Amino acid sequence: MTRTVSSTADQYQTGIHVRSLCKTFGEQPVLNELSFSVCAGKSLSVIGKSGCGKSTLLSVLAQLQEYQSGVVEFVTPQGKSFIEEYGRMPRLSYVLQEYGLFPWKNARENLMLPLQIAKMDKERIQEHVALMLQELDLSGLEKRYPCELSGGQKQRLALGRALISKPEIILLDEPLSSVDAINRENLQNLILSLWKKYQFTFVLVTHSVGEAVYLGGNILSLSKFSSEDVSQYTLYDNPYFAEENIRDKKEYFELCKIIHHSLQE
Ligand SMILES: Nc1ncnc2c1ncn2[C@@H]1O[C@H](COP(=O)(O)OP(=O)(O)OP(=O)(O)O)[C@@H](O)[C@H]1O
Repeated sequence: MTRTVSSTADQYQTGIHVRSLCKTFGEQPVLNELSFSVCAGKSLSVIGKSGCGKSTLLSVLAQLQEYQSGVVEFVTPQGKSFIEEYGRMPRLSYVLQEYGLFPWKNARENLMLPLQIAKMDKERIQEHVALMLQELDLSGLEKRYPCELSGGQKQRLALGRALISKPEIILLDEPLSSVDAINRENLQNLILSLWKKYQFTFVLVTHSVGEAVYLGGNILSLSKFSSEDVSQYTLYDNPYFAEENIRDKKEYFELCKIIHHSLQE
């Protein structure tokens, strides 16, 4: 039997606009004159060498870090300020590299937490949690603590916890880095199927060019800030987003090669 649980009534889509963003830690510039947009309901992959500022960018988008100059704004599909239009910040979830699960709470309790914080009534919480466990293929494991779950199961749980409050934006910081190749492919497909269902806007940090191309509507290739007068990033349109069975297409291979090349510079 397929059960449906309606999304919260005040859920809307939002895009992200970043213009001339500059962020330093003390004297050290990390992000310099970054400009890009993610349209409402679309995705962006961020790729780049270790230390170039990918996680810093996510934490700026999540409003967890201050920045020195530039603009970060959330916009409705009609191009209006989300905050002015709806009188609130977009709901945003952030999935950290190391899952960010609470070790003292079991799978069910980890999933319940965002809904308890949102003061949802108990019956609806049970419904949402049951549905999410089913979608994550974790039914039967709800009483297990994170240390009793495999890497892939923990990652699915972390994704579910990020999604259960129906955020408008999800920020994913290398969410699949610690799982094996088969689990990784399954999780990539899980992200896409949840995205198709819930239509959130997402930004994904990854070290894998193939993953960046599979999961990013656009791709931002970031390099370390250098004092020479060169741009720190390149943006690519990606016609191969969410396309399966393209790995032997010449054009796909060319795009991957170009991105690889940009990472070496
Ligand atoms: N809180 C902080 N205080 C000072 N410097 C920081 C802080 N956080 C990050 N940095 C520095 O900013 C730079 C960018 O770090 P960041 O974590 O964003 O890189 P990254 O691209 O995500 O790296 P990785 O791929 O290894 O996770 C690094 O040089 C890092 O040392």
